[in-house]
Amino acid sequence: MLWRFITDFFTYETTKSVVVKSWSVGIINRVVQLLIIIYFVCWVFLHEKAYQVKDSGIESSVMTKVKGFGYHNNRVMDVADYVAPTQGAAVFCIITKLIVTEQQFQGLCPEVSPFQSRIITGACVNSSEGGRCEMEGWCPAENDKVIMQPMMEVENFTIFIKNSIRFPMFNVTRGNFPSSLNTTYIRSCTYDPEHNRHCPIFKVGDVLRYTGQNFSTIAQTGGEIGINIEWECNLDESEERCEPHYSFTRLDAVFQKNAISQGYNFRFAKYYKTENGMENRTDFRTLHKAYAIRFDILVTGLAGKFNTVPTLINLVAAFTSVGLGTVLCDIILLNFLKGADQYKAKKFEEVSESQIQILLSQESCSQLSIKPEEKISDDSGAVSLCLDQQL
Ligand SMILES: Nc1ncnc2c1ncn2[C@@H]1O[C@H](COP(=O)(O)OP(=O)(O)OP(=O)(O)O)[C@@H](O)[C@H]1O
Repeated sequence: MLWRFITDFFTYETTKSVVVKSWSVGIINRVVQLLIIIYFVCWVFLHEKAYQVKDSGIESSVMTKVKGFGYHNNRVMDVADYVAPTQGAAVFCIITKLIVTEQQFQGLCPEVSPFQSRIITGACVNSSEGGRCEMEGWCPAENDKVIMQPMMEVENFTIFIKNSIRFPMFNVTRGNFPSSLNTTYIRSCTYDPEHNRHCPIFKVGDVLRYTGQNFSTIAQTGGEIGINIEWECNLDESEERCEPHYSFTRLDAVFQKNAISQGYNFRFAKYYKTENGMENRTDFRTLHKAYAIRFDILVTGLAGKFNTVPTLINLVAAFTSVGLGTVLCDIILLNFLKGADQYKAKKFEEVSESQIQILLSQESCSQLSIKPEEKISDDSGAVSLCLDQQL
């Protein structure tokens, strides 16, 4: 028993092939194999670089700074007036239009817009616009229906973007502009995808133009612009060639055709105290409703470097896939070609149950002293064979 197991174990099985000498199937087979090889070489290996190990877990830090002066409501506005928040984060707003309600005190007054969320006292009062509900809160109430010209100079403002990234898998660190850039150049350059792609200073008007937006419309209503910094790095080449690519989109484009909320705005207030005596000083505030262009700097990255593991896996996949041509050829050969039945007969050897039973009983051949390779027929006509080795 043990000996039989050992001899069974140390055997080698190989598939029996049928060689079909047909021009048509032969050509189809070779063409399919060629297409599979071209697909793996050109697309999988050269285009998709399947021989590389990839790292998309990019670590990134973004710093921004805006510069420029503008006029709004007869006042000169500088960066501290129109950028929020002021820290220079990856998400920041440039205010284009402000509706200012000055000297608001806590008290009772007529509401201006019935849609604003106020605490209504239930009383009716006369106002310059006629009868109104009385409200309790910061008075006078804000009137955001006033026509206000946006600050048109925003178009010429510049945004400085400083982005450093790291691919942790390869420990590669890069910055979005070369260390060789000097102050004179950085102060005078503006980004241009063709002539000045290393310049980290972006003109607001240019950014809006790249997204296909009209400046006067977005300045009126506000909006959200995405600046995408994409790092696609082939680290088999020099690290110096690992450079950012910028693309620009309007992120809130889907809402532009809406009847409501077409742009972007927010409110903030500056709080003061009156001067009447040290003890009973009263709080008052200036409320601002700000329409702003909100910029989101989004950083994405993918780095790849040669590695033996993906190379071997994809090579094996490629060689295995070359064999797929036979599946298609078999379908044609066994169904659509002249003499398909004969091919079928050659390819599939049919064995009936009775034959199997006879073959399974061959162990007893030796006991019955039937010679190896000797053919015996039974009553049903099935021909069986005594093999010289056990099944
Ligand atoms: N939005 C911008 N437009 C044009 N140049 C800018 C802008 N932001 C910064 N810079 C210039 O880029 C360089 C680097 O800016 P950084 O903020 O690191 O230095 P800084 O000397 O503190 O800048 P600042 O001129 O604001 O004092 C500086 O020369 C700065 O003037």
